Amino acid sequence: MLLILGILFVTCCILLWALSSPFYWKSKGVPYLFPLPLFGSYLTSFLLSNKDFYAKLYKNYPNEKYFGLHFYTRPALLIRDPSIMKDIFMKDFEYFTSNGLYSNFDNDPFGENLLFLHGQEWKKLRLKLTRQFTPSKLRLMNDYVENIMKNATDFINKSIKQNEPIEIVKMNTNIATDVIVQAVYGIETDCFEDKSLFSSLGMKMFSPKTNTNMLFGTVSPKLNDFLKVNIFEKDVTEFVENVMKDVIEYREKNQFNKKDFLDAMINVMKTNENNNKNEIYFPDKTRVPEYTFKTALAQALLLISAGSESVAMAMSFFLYEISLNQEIQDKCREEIMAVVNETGTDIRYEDINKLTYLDMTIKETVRKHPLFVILFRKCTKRYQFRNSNLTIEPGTLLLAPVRSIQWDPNNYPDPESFIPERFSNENKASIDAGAYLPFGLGPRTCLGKYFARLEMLLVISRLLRNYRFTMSSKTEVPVKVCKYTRIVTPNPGIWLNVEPINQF
Ligand code: HEM
Repeated sequence: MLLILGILFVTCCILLWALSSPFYWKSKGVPYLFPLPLFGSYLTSFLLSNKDFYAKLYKNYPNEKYFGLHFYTRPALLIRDPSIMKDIFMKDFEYFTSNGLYSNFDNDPFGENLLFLHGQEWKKLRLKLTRQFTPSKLRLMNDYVENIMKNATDFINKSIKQNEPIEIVKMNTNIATDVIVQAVYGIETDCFEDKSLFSSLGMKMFSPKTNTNMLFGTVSPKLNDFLKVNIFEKDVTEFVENVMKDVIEYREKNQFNKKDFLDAMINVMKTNENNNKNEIYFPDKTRVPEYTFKTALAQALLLISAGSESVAMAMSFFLYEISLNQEIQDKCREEIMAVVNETGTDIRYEDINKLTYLDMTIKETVRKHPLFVILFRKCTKRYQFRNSNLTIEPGTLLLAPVRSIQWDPNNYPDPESFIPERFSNENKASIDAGAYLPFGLGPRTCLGKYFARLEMLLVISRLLRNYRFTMSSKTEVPVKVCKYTRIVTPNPGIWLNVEPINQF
């Protein structure tokens, strides 16, 4: 019996291997890593963190602009050359409107979110959501941050009294979650409260299980459909859904609205221009959206997940780096205090362009610690590479190894060092746009990047105005990160000493 099972298993593996076009890259004359059955080039990915795995992959074929591999069972091309990166992400975007992410929108309440759409369906929704990130909407951040930083300050002062280092990843997650919940739902939450139902939301959304579920959708959309995989755990989706229903009901009963994202989505639902048309598909075969409650829920889930952990991790790496580099911290603080002394208030939206050094330091933080180690694009139309005979077929995945590119000495001399001056006016021209990808690139670039930048400038300027951050006996250098999350997440955390300065 065991023998029969063994033979069956080996036969299945060989069959799957044969179906995965193992000689795809050979037939195209592209240097490539020979794929294993089922795992393709990814067998060692289970032993290493994402960042170490891709760093190792990147080192293959160091003199090539790209090389072929197998993303499990699918042929994929890893791009090393910044100028090809720009072709794919920007100039020839129409061939790569998908990022390969997928979850079935009939089964999964998260499936219809912007990140998982492509083609005309994506374009239409992206345009509607972009309107939520105009300067007049971003200005609301002044109020969000002011309220939320009161709770954060109370928390920090309490911890200082107890003479304990502060675990800043959790602290920043609380701040970022409170900000995004307020921007999406218009409700004030306090994640520093022990009983807050929102405080662990972001972490749950980016759990290792979410990562595995997303992997399923990218490797095999059909298997995802068959197994009816949902990206988030049921309790996460239900929680966000219930909050949303309650807020909508309250607003309808009390005839009131706020200028938040939820209000905008309610308007999109009410004024849906597709309601009376019979079109089901756009000419590129993507679906004409119906903009129902389900569409709004999927976007709320996306914004909350995208807007909490990412900003929290970026702020944590920032505080970690300036604790290691005290002279950079002093310089940031001097710049902040010059603006505060001039205006007599905390930094506001209107002041952020005066914080050039702080801005450069944030840019260097996400250069050295990009939160997404890898980005994908999926070829949606047969594509011929510029100045080359290479063509690829629809369905082929393109991999942008963000971290490796941002750590490549050919793109950034002395890449391990933390040097904000790389982004000064004099130096920034030497940075190739195709080699700076913390927020992605081109029409699909991060929708919330100005929101994130503003939030970080307002939060960090308040923190540095009032506190000095230093290494503690518990700070690990270098930071250890979780192996199994999609966003680079310090694990178990980052503990820093925090001392008050001048305000009390
Ligand atoms: C430091 C913080 C952040 C980082 C590093 C970051 C990074 C990214 C990256 C790398 C992408 C993929 C881009 C691509 O494929 O080219 C992305 C997409 C996206 N991000 Fe962010 N993000 C951050 C904060 C935010 C915030 C605060 C929001 C919302 C308020 C947000 C909303 C989105 C959305 C909606 C997309 C999908 C865009 C699309 O597919 O059209 N992000 N982000």
